[in-house]
Amino acid sequence: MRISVLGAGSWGTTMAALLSKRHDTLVWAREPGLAEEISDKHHNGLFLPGHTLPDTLRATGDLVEATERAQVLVIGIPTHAFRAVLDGIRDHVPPWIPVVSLAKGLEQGSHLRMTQVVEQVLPGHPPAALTGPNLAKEILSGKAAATVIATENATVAKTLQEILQRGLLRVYTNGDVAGCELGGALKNVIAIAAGMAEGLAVGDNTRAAVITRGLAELTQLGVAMGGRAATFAGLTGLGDLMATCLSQQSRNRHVGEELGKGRALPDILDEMVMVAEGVRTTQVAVELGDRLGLELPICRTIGRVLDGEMTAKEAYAGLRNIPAGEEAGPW
Ligand SMILES: NC(=O)C1=CN([C@@H]2O[C@H](COP(=O)(O)OP(=O)(O)OC[C@H]3O[C@@H](n4cnc5c(N)ncnc54)[C@H](O)[C@@H]3O)[C@@H](O)[C@H]2O)C=CC1
Ligand SMILES: O=C(CO)COP(=O)(O)O
Repeated sequence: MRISVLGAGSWGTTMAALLSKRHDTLVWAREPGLAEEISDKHHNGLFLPGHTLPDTLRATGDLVEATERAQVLVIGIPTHAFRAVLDGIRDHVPPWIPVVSLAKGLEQGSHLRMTQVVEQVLPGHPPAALTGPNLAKEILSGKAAATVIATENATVAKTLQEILQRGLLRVYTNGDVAGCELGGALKNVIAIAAGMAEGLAVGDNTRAAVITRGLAELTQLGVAMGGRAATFAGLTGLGDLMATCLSQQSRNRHVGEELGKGRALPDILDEMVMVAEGVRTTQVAVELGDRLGLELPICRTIGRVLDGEMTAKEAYAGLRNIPAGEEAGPW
């Protein structure tokens, strides 16, 4: 099987490395010199310093070359650039091949999920999302993980499951594409909140409360947008929420932790090479809450901190003032 992965960031490179052990895999790297570094030196010093990549993985700096050869196209581009990259390849994608999104976020402005962007830009190509508790560096280090391939067509799901499955990567299928993508996108907002708890040293009880009420909030919004409630209790919801909120490796949690220490968002983002999708997704979540008439207290509070309207300390003090009510979640 010829697989092309567009985007040689930490997750695109990791998936490409895994796939290259069983399939003829080519990864597209945008950064000058990175394709040569991956192909010849088996390193990606920019996004995965200290990790050795398999000799089987090849990279190119030519986007069209990577696209035209593919039998499966995997998109490892963050949401802010996802549509632009698809626009650039639309005339070169071989007919009918599946297009798998690795991205976790929602498009600003349109509020669309990435498989919906695929449907718009590349109609006729079965869209799928690979999502779950999958911190790239752990997977690249050979640690076991479970993930989900979400796509509506059961035959495509089975085929992609077979292609992606490896000994240490357990791939489940799920037909609730909206639920799976929304869980992956919205957990990043809650991870910023959980990171703030760490930075503020408010304690593990508070952190657990915010993560749990965060799950209720993302489930409420996700169900209002067409996801199934049960999906948010699975790998792509609760599972990914746990991985992202608890791991020192999470970029979103890192942003929250630094905000909790009192640092300014532009300074935090300036020193990061990698993307923290939750920063943009928070704004989309708040806009969706307005449109759907949902309270979403955690998302809105995080939005105010990111906008500089309040400090993380004020945010946590404010969350205490929200009336507690009955616990029953939206499920
Ligand atoms: N790193 C991880 O552990 C995981 C990441 N994800 C998701 O995968 C997506 C990609 O994340 P990472 O690989 O971690 O990001 P990264 O920050 O490591 O790499 C970003 C990639 O996107 C490319 N890119 C950035 N701006 C671009 C533009 N304007 N035009 C074209 N390409 C551009 C970069 O060249 C690079 O290849 C995100 O949506 C992230 O939430 C999902 C699961 C795990
Ligand atoms: O999605 C992820 C783990 O499943 C990666 O999270 P971060 O983008 O916060 O690093």
